[in-house]
Amino acid sequence: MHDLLDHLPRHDDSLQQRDYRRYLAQRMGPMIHALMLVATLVYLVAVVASSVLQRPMLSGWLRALPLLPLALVTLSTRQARRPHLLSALTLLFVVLLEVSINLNTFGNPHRQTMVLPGLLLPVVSSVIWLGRWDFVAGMIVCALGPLPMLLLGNSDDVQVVQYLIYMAVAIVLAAVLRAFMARTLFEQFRLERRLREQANTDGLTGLLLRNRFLQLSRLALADIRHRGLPACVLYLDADHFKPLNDDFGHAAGDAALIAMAGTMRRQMRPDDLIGRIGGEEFAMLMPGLDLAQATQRAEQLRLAIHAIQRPDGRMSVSIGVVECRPDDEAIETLLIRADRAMRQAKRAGRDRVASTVD
Ligand SMILES: Nc1nc2c(ncn2[C@@H]2O[C@H](COP(=O)(O)OP(=O)(O)OP(=O)(O)O)[C@@H](O)[C@H]2O)c(=O)[nH]1
Repeated sequence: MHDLLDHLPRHDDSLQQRDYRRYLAQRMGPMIHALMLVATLVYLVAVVASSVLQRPMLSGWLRALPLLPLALVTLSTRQARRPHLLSALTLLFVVLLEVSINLNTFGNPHRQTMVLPGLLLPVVSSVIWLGRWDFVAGMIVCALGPLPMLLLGNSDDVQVVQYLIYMAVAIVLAAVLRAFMARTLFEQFRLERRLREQANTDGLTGLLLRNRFLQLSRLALADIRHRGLPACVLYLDADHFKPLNDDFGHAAGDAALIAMAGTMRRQMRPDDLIGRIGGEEFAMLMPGLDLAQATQRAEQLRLAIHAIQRPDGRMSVSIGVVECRPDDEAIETLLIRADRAMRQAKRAGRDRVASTVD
């Protein structure tokens, strides 16, 4: 058991936890909706069957009343993808279901036999709880659900003790099932994430690949415009890189690229995006900075890269900086302008920053 707990999702990384809950909600949402649909239909059949077979004390209409909220929650769950909303709707559904079962068995002399669904619910529902808090809340609701039938019925002490034992066993089983499910799903989540990262990042430098950079930049630019912030794009190209490869081999060139990427990563702010656009060409999207601020940061970056030692001397880079236009300028156009500014820096003698305002 200790080994199992060691592999359960750790909650020290809140970002990872949030992503994991969102991942779970996406995968479990359709199943939770389907289970609610089945439970609502089963309740409908139970209402009809008990009306025909048992002549209960409460009228059929009154016992059918919970079908409306049950159906409404089921419908809302179909649209819900946010983890907290999904958990809240699931809890609400279980509460409604427990109330409905109690209502349906009211006045039935054999109502204690209807305790069974309440005993099975914890085990059956163990897989649908996304987090710990909703699992614990769900188990409490499941455990308390059948109590009214027992306490208001003609159950004796032995039956109540039996119920307590059954319920305790059912909840322990549910906890074990959920722990194993959580471990399997978390491993799958991590594996999928790793594969996605591998598909999106450059194997040599660990920076974003061109397409992923463009994709994330589009989203970032939409957000920047929505918030009315400035943004700049930097285009970086290592200087005299061919002689390094030709004279010292590709391994030396690779090492210089890795060092350059490391420096860029250390210089970046949390909201910046860096991509490897081509062989020794990189791009940076800097949200929130105007041209003057971005040019200053580009200069700092150039100096930091200058500190990298190549076998043939210091590393140098030419950088082009452009500011995003207030219209809906696409990232592709920004890159073309930044590339043009970078070429200007090359023509002016390399190892410098060039910015354009056009
Ligand atoms: N080692 C290594 N070299 C690469 C990689 N990708 C591209 N290159 C090399 O980078 C060099 C790019 O050279 P150019 O941009 O044409 O010229 P340059 O010598 O950098 O000259 P300027 O850019 O004008 O200063 C070529 O020799 C490519 O083979 C890579 O992943 N690893």
